[in-house]
Amino acid sequence: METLSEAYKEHTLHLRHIIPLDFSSLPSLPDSHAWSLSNDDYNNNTFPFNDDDDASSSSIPMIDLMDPNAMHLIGHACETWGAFQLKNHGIPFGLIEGVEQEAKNLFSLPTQQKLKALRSPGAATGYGRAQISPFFPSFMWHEGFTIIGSPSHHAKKIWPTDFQHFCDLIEKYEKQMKILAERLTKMALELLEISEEKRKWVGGNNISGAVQLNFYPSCPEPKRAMGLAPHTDTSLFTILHQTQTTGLQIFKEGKGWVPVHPNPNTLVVNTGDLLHIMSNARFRCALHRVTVNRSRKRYSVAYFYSPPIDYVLSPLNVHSAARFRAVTVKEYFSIKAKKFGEALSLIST
Ligand SMILES: C=C1C[C@]23C[C@@]1(O)CC[C@H]2[C@@]12CCC[C@@](C)(C(=O)O1)[C@H]2[C@@H]3C(=O)O
Ligand SMILES: O=C(O)CCC(=O)C(=O)O
Ligand SMILES: [Fe+2]
Repeated sequence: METLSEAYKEHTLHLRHIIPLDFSSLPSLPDSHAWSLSNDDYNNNTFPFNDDDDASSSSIPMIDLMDPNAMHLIGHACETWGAFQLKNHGIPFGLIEGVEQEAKNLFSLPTQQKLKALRSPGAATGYGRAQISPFFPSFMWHEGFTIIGSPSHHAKKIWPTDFQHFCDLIEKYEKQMKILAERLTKMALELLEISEEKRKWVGGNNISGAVQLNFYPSCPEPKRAMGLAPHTDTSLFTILHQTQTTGLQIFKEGKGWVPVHPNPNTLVVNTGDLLHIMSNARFRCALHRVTVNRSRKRYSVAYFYSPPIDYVLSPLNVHSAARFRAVTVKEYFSIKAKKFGEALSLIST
């Protein structure tokens, strides 16, 4: 079965954009990882001031999935923010805690052991920097581990005799996340009045899913560093578990970078480019980034949910002219991998 990995095959990254820095015991910020207002113009004069986050500023809506009105609240959140926090989501707390612990174990391994699972150039899965690294002038204060389908290939390289526990937990997590993503997708497609025919794939076995474990080490100069640079996700929906450490911010016109404060038992959901395309731009795709902290490490686990790789995305069933040409999921992922921020405009009509 073709997976998202196919879309990255013709997009070979240089090793410097794959191998992360060894962050352990760095007394100061290397120049290669320094971000300043002069070398980036995507910060809108609100460069990462994580320690000064204003807790009183409004943030993305909190939605209870048990609320009878959940579908409409989700629709409104997708239209206004492209993101919301979700409680009573049905994912067992123990499972989330287990995956968080696996991420902590993985990233605390010695560098040489993590490098055994290094992502290959032209591949999507394994250990390394974020795929978006080449599009920015400085490196990010981040390590990632990407999983598409079974994690066993890479897990066996790291833990030759002891990989089973990690694989079992991740596979359980993927299954549960898929179910939750399907619930959200059904609601979104209903709001968009997408035809039965075009909804048939939801609940099937060949959807495109990926899990990303993220690690943001503590940083000697957090105000000059960037955890994850501003980006929109390529997915339909991304479901994120973040540890109890601030860092995630969402960009909102008129407000700037708005922090998403961690809440226990709550997942963060954001809409990605694919839902933006499918909804003919009615639903936003949230621009977000991650800042880092001086003394606290931060971890997150993202689940990216997208239709099958050969599904044709076309803003049908809309009452206004289509703003995007029809593209397959695979084609769009491949455009995004090569052109990043220009991808949406490249398919605009
Ligand atoms: C499904 C995917 C989304 C992602 C690319 C990927 O194939 C696997 C890694 C994902 C990730 C995680 C960190 C941020 C991001 C922008 C990146 O560089 O890699 C996303 C990608 C994405 O949404 O395009
Ligand atoms: O770590 C976070 O809070 C966000 C991670 C993220 O944006 C991603 O994995 O795409
Ligand atoms: Fe993201």
